[in-house]
Amino acid sequence: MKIVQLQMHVYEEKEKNLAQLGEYLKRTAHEQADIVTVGEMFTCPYQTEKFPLYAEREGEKSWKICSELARMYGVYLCAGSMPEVDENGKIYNTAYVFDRKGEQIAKHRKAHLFDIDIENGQYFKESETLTAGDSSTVFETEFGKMGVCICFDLRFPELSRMMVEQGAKMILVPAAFNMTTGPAHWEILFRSRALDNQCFVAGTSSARDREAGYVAWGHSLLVSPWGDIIEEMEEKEGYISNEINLDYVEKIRKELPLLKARRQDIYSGEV
Ligand SMILES: NC(=O)CC(=O)C(=O)O
Repeated sequence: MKIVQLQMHVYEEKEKNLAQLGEYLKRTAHEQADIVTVGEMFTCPYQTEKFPLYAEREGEKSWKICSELARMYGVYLCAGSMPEVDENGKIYNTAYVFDRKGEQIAKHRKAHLFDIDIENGQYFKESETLTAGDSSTVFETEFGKMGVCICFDLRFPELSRMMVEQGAKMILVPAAFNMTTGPAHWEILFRSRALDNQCFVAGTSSARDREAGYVAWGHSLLVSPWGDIIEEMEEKEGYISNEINLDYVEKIRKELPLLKARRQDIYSGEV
């Protein structure tokens, strides 16, 4: 299967971000992607005070455009994430996944809110305006099952392990690390999750914009179940396209049977 990861610029205007997605899908149509992914909060500048202003209900305009684009281009579209508001006015960081017909087949609400305060580094407090989701998310494709989680979620190995236990052979991660945590943790985290779960992991970031309120690290990447980086971008906007075979997951799991060799009997005791 072919996966295309779009590392896009995030504009102030929501409409411009959605139009850009359409343009990228047109520009990459010759790649004949099966699955296309975009970054975290791709419709909205990554700033807590903006989330309520840009948030929409499921099924509204941004959702409709993404669904229509998935249908038009006949791809699975992991529509990064965008701010979602529910019927009670709560706001979530939400990734929708559409199938080739434009039907929504999954929805993940970021389960671990990104609240950090690093001395002389990045401060961010998603909990100022966001509510956390409370589930792991796996969906079916003709290539096998895939999971989706959002950025900070990847730091919690339990969530990836849950998706893998539910059958995921690849984990899609819309993300936006920053200039403090990106250089320190980005690659190592993606490689660790791929290695300890023996699955593909695809991290898709927004492009770096030094003028933005939050400066994203970029570096969208795809990691194999062996822990190799198949391809990694730099900070600029653009895309990467890679052909992968999810059967490779089974090969690695057979040769190095880590998941089978687990000692659940000794891990499950109370600490
Ligand atoms: N943006 C995030 O949710 C996470 C992040 O930048 C980090 O973990 O570092």
